[in-house]
Amino acid sequence: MSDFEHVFEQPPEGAAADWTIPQNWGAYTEVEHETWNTLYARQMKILPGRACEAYMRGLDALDLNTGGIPDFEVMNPKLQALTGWTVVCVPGLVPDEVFFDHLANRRFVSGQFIRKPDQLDYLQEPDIFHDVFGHVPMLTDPDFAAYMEAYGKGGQRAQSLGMLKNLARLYWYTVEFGLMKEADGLRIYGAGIVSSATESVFSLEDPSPNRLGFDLERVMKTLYRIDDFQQVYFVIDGLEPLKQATLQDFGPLYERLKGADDLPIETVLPEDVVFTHGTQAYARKGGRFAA
Ligand SMILES: C[C@H](O)[C@H](O)[C@H]1CNc2nc(N)[nH]c(=O)c2N1
Ligand SMILES: N[C@@H](Cc1ccccc1)C(=O)O
Ligand SMILES: [Fe+2]
Repeated sequence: MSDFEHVFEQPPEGAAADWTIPQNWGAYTEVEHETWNTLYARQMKILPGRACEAYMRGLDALDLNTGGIPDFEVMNPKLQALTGWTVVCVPGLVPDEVFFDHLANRRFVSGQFIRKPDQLDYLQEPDIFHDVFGHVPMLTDPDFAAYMEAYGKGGQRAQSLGMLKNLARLYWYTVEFGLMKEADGLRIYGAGIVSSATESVFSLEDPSPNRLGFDLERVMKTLYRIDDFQQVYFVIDGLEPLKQATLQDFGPLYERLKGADDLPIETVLPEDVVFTHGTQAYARKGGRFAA
């Protein structure tokens, strides 16, 4: 059994064989639309000057602020025209192979539900605000769009080789919690950060976490936490360099990783490019559970 409410082992009642369900946009309540509006307005006070240029451009191109939860029938044609991606609804977390199959076909899966008004700040499961506001703007960028498709194909391969644990770390430290170096400084592109009011500030400005240059093999060895702010963020030089770094055949890399130890979250190696050597004060105080 899982602790999550929206996790299933087979497509639940009403879901198609590929696990998708209709968005049923007309059924969202006023309160649910208001939740989207509140979260959107809050992030717009925080993200200019913090989110990367590609994200801000994508958000603008998709016009996700027309009042309430976006209707996929309106959003998808715009996204598809830009990069060929579409967004489909699923009932919750889907099995890895289902997730990868959608990505490999340029379909991003989104939760259909939105968080309750008393969960505005923290939620463990991905809802439609995280999935759409967090992920979809980046999918308008051609390099990121290609990277995500390649990740889906790479996921299928990693699964067959028993290397998913390592590949999942790449997803975590890029797609979910990635930072990018731009001309004016560090910027956010990770969906887990950009959809969180508190982590948007913490990830860039707090002295606690390490901020290290992205290195593919290093990232794939690094443990991560799912229950609190990250203790390390990895900084890419841009989306094109990220795509280039992951084009290579991961076969030899996987062979090396099989014999390698995992790296604890706080580790800073002599060869790391260090943007911030964090104090780790936040984590040591007990993080979000601190008194
Ligand atoms: C690494 C792994 O593929 C990842 O955890 C997947 C699993 N299933 C998912 N299912 C949904 N709906 N959304 C997700 O982000 C994921 N992530
Ligand atoms: N190049 C990787 C696939 C991949 C691409 C991009 C991101 C993640 C994985 C492989 O050979 O397996
Ligand atoms: Fe996500």
